[in-house]
Amino acid sequence: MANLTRKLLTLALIKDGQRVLLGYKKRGFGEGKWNMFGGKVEKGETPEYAAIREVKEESGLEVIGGVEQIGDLEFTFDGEDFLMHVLVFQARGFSGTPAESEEMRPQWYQIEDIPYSKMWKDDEFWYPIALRGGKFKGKFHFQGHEVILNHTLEEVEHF
Ligand SMILES: CNc1ncnc2c1ncn2[C@@H]1O[C@H](COP(=O)(O)OP(=O)(O)OP(=O)(O)O)[C@@H](O)[C@H]1O
Repeated sequence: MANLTRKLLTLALIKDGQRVLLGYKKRGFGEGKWNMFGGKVEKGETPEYAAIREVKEESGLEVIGGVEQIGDLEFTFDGEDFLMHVLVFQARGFSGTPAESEEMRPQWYQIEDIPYSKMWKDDEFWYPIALRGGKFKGKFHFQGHEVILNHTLEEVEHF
């Protein structure tokens, strides 16, 4: 396989008791899907800083107490020459009220109502680990944006 261009991105879990905040992506990569908040790590930023910035930009919430890494995911797409390396974080706390942005429409979901059929297909594999407080590492190889050709996923103690 040719060398893949690696892109570093973030996702942030905002959990409040038995509910999680998801956003409906209005534009860009993953448009039309519900997802956690996140995006590209910009030059000079730490991934933690980028995660906190994206939560603020996309959901309107302020992260309080920083973020903790809970996941490490790699996504590749058949026939594409890039690899998306996504670091998943959990916000230790937050304040504010979710507000719609140009990119995302936030909405609280009870854990049992998470709309997996309208999300990236990998989500239903690793959300259950994340939602019970576990940490995980995984790789998912997609055909297009809807089919997973193969994947690996393991729970880990730390990164
Ligand atoms: C393939 N399976 C996947 N499963 C779950 N989540 C996935 C994902 N693949 C990408 N993601 C997330 O989708 C967002 C894209 O972000 P993306 O819009 O490209 O970045 P950013 O907000 O910087 O965009 P602009 O460049 O400002 O448009 C970013 O959170 C990234 O982690």
